Amino acid sequence: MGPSNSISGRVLILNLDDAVTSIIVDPLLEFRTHKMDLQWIRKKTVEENAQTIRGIIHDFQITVGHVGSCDPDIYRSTYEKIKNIKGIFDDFGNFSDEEKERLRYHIYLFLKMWDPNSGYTIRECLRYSSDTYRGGALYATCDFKKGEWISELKGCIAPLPPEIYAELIVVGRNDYSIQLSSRNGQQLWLGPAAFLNHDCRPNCKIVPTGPHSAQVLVLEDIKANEELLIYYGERFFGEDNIACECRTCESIGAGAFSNGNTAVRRSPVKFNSGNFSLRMTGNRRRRADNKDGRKSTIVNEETAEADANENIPKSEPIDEPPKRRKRRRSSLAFDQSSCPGVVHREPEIPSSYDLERPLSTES
Ligand SMILES: C[S@@+](CC[C@H](N)C(=O)[O-])C[C@H]1O[C@@H](n2cnc3c(N)ncnc32)[C@H](O)[C@@H]1O
Repeated sequence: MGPSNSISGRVLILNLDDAVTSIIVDPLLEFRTHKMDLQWIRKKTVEENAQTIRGIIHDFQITVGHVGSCDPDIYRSTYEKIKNIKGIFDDFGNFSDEEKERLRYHIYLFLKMWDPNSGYTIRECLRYSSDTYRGGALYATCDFKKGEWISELKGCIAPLPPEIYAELIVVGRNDYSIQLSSRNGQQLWLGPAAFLNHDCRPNCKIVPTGPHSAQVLVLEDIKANEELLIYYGERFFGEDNIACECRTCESIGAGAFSNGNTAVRRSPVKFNSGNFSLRMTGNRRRRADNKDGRKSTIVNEETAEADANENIPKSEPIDEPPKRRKRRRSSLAFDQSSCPGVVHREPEIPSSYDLERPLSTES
């Protein structure tokens, strides 16, 4: 499969996800979220059109909110409005038609973050000193029951062969979403689900739906406004997750909060006040990580689904239960009847976009 009729892993990693988060996420959060390409600067066009983009997405929220479902026509017209911003897709001038379809689909995936019917949204997260950029976190916008799928929240999996790893990955800077699977080697998890943070007592888990796509399953009842949290694995934050800064660890004095653990900061770091600025690197905690410095989850299962399940503790991950989180009332709380956790309408997925089809790793 050549680059002419397939998108390369490198393009997906460097262009697609970074560009779409720049266009669809950053203007609304008003800071620069994680990027794989460390050279990535917000393209001037996005910068100049941030207000226009915010207007388009606010209109999208209102319209789709009135309709009460993830209406495909509204996704399409919103995509067209964004596409019509002069120069916004200049980076993709050389894309084949199929790659352009993938771009469109990727934009749809991220628009769901702002769709009041999708069941989740993104907010700024200042909790983790290990974020080398200003972080995001995903929150439920309606109640979910244990066993339900948050089907509008999707992840994309790109293979990360050693040559691309060596070329692109800088440990501690852009390795935020790398998983190691015994079956599939290094993988990069992108898409909206790459904003899910880790908790040693997770309320969700990611389940691959194919070799290159994943969905989110609810592990315990979730109320609107609660953060959606998954379990990355036993060693993502060093041996025994010693550098984990999750609320569960905080509540029981484990991970970064264990006695005598001086390797990490105990409180969220302060950011530069300006929009779109990077976190000061001096604030980064030292990594308590495995030998080669890579954060990885080593799994042994045979199937892709098992790869994801392996990331979930088989028994309770922590003996002592976490303190109960206070549940705040959500200003965005929806009736369960209008909650997309129950009824979903998929926005139109381009026919040529086959999530199951392997992505080429050629550049
Ligand atoms: C897949 S990203 C999750 C979203 C992240 N907040 C962001 O905006 O990119 C994983 C990164 O989030 C941060 N993170 C998530 N959960 C954490 C935890 N429990 N303790 C420390 N850092 C965490 C770390 O920087 C980690 O590399």
